[in-house]
Amino acid sequence: MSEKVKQLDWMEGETPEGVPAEVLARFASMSKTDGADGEVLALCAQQGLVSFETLSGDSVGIASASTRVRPQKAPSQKKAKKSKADKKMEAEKAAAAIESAKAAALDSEWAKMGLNMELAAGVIHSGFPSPFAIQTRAIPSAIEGNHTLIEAETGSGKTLAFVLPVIHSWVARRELETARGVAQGTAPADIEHDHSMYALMVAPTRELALQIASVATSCGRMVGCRVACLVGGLAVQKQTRQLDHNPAIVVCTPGRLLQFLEDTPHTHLLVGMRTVRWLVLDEADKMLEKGRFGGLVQALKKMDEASVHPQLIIASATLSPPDNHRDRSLKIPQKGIMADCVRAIKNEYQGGEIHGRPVRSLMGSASVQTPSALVERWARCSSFEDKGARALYLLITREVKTLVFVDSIRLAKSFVGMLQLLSMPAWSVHASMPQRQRLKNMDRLRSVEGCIIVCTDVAARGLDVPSVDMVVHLCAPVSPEVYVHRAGRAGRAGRPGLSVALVAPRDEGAYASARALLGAEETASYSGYDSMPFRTGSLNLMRNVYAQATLLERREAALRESCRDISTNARMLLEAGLGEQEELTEEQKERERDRHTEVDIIRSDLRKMLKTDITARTVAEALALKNNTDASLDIVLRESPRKVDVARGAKAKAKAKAKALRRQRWQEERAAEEEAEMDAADAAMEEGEEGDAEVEEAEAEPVAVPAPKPKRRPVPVSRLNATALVKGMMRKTRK
Ligand SMILES: Nc1ncnc2c1ncn2[C@@H]1O[C@H](COP(=O)(O)OP(=O)(O)OP(=O)(O)O)[C@@H](O)[C@H]1O
Repeated sequence: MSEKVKQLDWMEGETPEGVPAEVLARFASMSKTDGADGEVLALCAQQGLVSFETLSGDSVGIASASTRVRPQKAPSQKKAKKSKADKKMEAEKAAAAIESAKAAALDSEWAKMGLNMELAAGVIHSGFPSPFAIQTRAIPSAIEGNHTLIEAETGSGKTLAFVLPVIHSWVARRELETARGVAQGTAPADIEHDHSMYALMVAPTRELALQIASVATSCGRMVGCRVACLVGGLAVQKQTRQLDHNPAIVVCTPGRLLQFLEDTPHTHLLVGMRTVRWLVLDEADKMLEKGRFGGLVQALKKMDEASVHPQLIIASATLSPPDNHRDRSLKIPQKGIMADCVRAIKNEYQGGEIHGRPVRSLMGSASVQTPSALVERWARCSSFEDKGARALYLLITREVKTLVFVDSIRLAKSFVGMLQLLSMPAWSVHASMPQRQRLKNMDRLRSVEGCIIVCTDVAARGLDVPSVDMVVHLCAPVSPEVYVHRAGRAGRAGRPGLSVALVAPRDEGAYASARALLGAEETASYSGYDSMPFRTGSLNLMRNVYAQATLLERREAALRESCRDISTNARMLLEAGLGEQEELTEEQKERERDRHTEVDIIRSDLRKMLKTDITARTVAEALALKNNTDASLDIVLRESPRKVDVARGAKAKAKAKAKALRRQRWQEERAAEEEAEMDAADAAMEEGEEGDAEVEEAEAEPVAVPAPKPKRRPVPVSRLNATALVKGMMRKTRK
């Protein structure tokens, strides 16, 4: 049984939660021998139907289905197994959907622009009925054989604009091979096809690469185009197996590409590098920045060495115009593909050619654009605290999916900690977290209502979650391009969205360049930085809440840190055989007690503040959105403030439970000890005078002759919970 069939069995038999019948049926209708079992998982993940977490190593993996983690099934929600008749009906439905997609393709815009008919059917079947504007312009250009530069606003559909011409061209080559074979009298089944790597697509971030791979997999399924995705943070072995299946398209991040080229010399990839026909650089302006992506440089060198001249597609929302900043970051290397790409971005090939292929630029005119459906607002703030309070105001007054951009991992952690203290559904995404956690949190953004993701700029480019309504720039972007990409996470594919930049005095320079890039006019009297309305009453409330919540978050973090320190010290002492010295000094105990008391006081203050002041009604009234005359703003500023509370959180609850349990155990132990002492005393009394004397003596001078401590059984260090020990000691001292 092939890996694919195993996967199929699993999916049909157990029906992973959240995966609709048509997806399963579509999978069932696919060839059982093409070995592309991971594709449906990628599709499901891309559509937010199945958690990335369930996809163990690689979400678009092809092989090793049997090693994948099975989706967690809550016992209560266990679904009944489908009957054969149900399965048959679903398969028929899926087949009918494919037929109707094929019928629709005949007369579709996709077919009119010259796209292969079967591919067009696959695209329609994947949920793209007709092309977006940039796709209408870019796809025919690339199909004609031009190197194509695609610049269009964020969320305008650039991914399909570069994926489809590549698949179309691959299908055309295969058809040509078939025609040649038939002409030579070979039976169609015996015709040898070229299985070398056909296209390399490189993207700067892992999530973006996974996304591109997912779109390519979904659209190319009907024509049998295989896709592999090589990204960091996920298992190399699985990705190696993907390569073993001879994918036509390899999507990767530069880091993992370099790892494959250097550490795991993989013949397929190395050979592919020498024969590849298409090279796609998504977010090219970032990818080509000098000194940024070594993997890409190495890969391009390999192509240069083999004198390969692939057709180029260079895409980004911010390719033009070249300004001082761009000139500094985009240095032209002496020669090779890298030099060609940079020159193309710098508009040096207007109307010219690269290795005999015309260059077609679809770059914007004078300025970069943000999506027309995106409402951009700016708010002048006096300090970072003011920014924090306004961010909180925005988050509390609108229960919408939001991305909050910050400039450091530390800030991401602390801000998200503060939001979690207020019981908000907030998580972070940054470079120092494990990849699986990153994907899990992105998954939450797709599935959790009103989810807030506090992120660094790793999430600024390319990430496509159409249901994101609001972007808050808590920290200023490092470059004008970053502002455009951040803001573009909302207002995608024509949906309304809101971007709010919080501008402290030191950020004004950064935002002025962003506005210049967008072609916004600045005058002495108007800088546009007060365009976001905030009600003073509510804002003042938020300032207090923010100050208190931030303080609480800091104190709790310090407490956690000190507990960790103490437990480490205790463990070290115990491991060194100095177990008896584990006691804290009086000074330490005092400090710990103070810290606990302080946290309790802040927490109760905050709770009171939230109870008395921030009720849903207060906020809604304060905003008075009904009177808002800005209709476009009204769409995203829903009158649905969040309910905030001081969270106890799951951890706190678990701790309290553990504490109660320890207390109960301790009481039981004490009772047992007392009982044992009483028994001993009774036994002594029965034995006679000696026993009485001992008891009397002990009662008369308790200080001089302390009762012997019951001997503790030594605990093996490996099983020792130092934190619990120290906490136990602290508790005793407090009493
Ligand atoms: N022809 C189409 N019909 C319907 N939806 C489409 C079409 N093309 C793209 N989309 C949808 O539009 C959204 C944005 O597409 P995509 O991610 O390709 O944008 P982008 O231009 O690459 O954005 P960014 O610059 O942020 O990377 C996606 O959700 C995608 O599914």
